[in-house]
Amino acid sequence: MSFETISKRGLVILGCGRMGGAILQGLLSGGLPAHSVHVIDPHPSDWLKSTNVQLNGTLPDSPAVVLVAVKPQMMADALPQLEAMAKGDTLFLTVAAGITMAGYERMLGDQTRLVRAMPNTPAAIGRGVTAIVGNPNATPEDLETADALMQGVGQVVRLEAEDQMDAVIGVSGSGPAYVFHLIEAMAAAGEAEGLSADLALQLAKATVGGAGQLAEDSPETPATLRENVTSPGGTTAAALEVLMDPETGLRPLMRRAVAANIARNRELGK
Ligand SMILES: NC(=O)C1=CN([C@@H]2O[C@H](COP(=O)(O)OP(=O)(O)OC[C@H]3O[C@@H](n4cnc5c(N)ncnc54)[C@H](O)[C@@H]3O)[C@@H](O)[C@H]2O)C=CC1
Ligand SMILES: O=C(O)[C@@H]1CCC=N1
Repeated sequence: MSFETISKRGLVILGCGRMGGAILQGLLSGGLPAHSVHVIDPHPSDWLKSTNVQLNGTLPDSPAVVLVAVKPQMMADALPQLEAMAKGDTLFLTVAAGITMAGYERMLGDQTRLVRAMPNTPAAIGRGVTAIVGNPNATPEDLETADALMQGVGQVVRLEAEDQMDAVIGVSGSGPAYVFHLIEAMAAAGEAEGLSADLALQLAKATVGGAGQLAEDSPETPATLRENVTSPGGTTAAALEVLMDPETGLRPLMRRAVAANIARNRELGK
């Protein structure tokens, strides 16, 4: 399905907060005409009001795509109003955590053409990474459409099975929050060692941003890049001894954090 078909038949966005807004921004700057977008959101942001999208108005009967971007807790209230569209020729593309294909099929009917997508907030600057997977009703063309829409905000990867989605949410969907916390923790350590708050934050942000870019761009593995910083017997080695402790280091801590994420995701799906 081309952008032309989407602009002709319309795109409905259910919930246009941080994530829906980031995706919409990517699509509008990619050339999707604003008048072809219909947003349902009881609390539209000022930015959303400043676009020329159709806000809380009449919806097309059979839009090309419905993008679902409400919180999982709102889903049961918000989604059933669109049930008729799921009986027709509309693709449902959802970015919500927690809710499984089976959950959507219970709300919309088991004929629904559905793609689950898990983006992350660097989408707001076109640097997101989104994993997608379709239900058995989703055609290869539907997956192409979802892929093309989500490429508006960064890279897209395809999953082999829905059960990989939990780990994706645990790693990349929520992952930016872990990285932001790493920035906070590095800055706090710098401050505790006598740097001003501003300087410590500038150093931490630039280090995480630069190292992230280097890890993405370099042909070397992260392990080699780490070793390149580490002189034998030097200062980095002393810090890594703490961070790489098999019992108390970052690896077991991250393992626990991702497991907690997945457990919560499964609770939300109930
Ligand atoms: N923020 C993130 O990092 C990511 C979020 N997601 C998923 O995106 C979805 C949205 O999350 P955010 O954008 O962060 O939340 P948000 O709170 O920024 O946006 C949700 C929007 O839904 C609107 N809304 C509330 N009730 C509604 C209703 N009955 N009908 C229509 N709209 C309604 C709210 O006014 C708000 O604008 C969630 O399901 C979340 O799991 C997925 C990946 C990453
Ligand atoms: O915290 C959440 O539930 C959502 C899902 C991925 C990122 N934020």
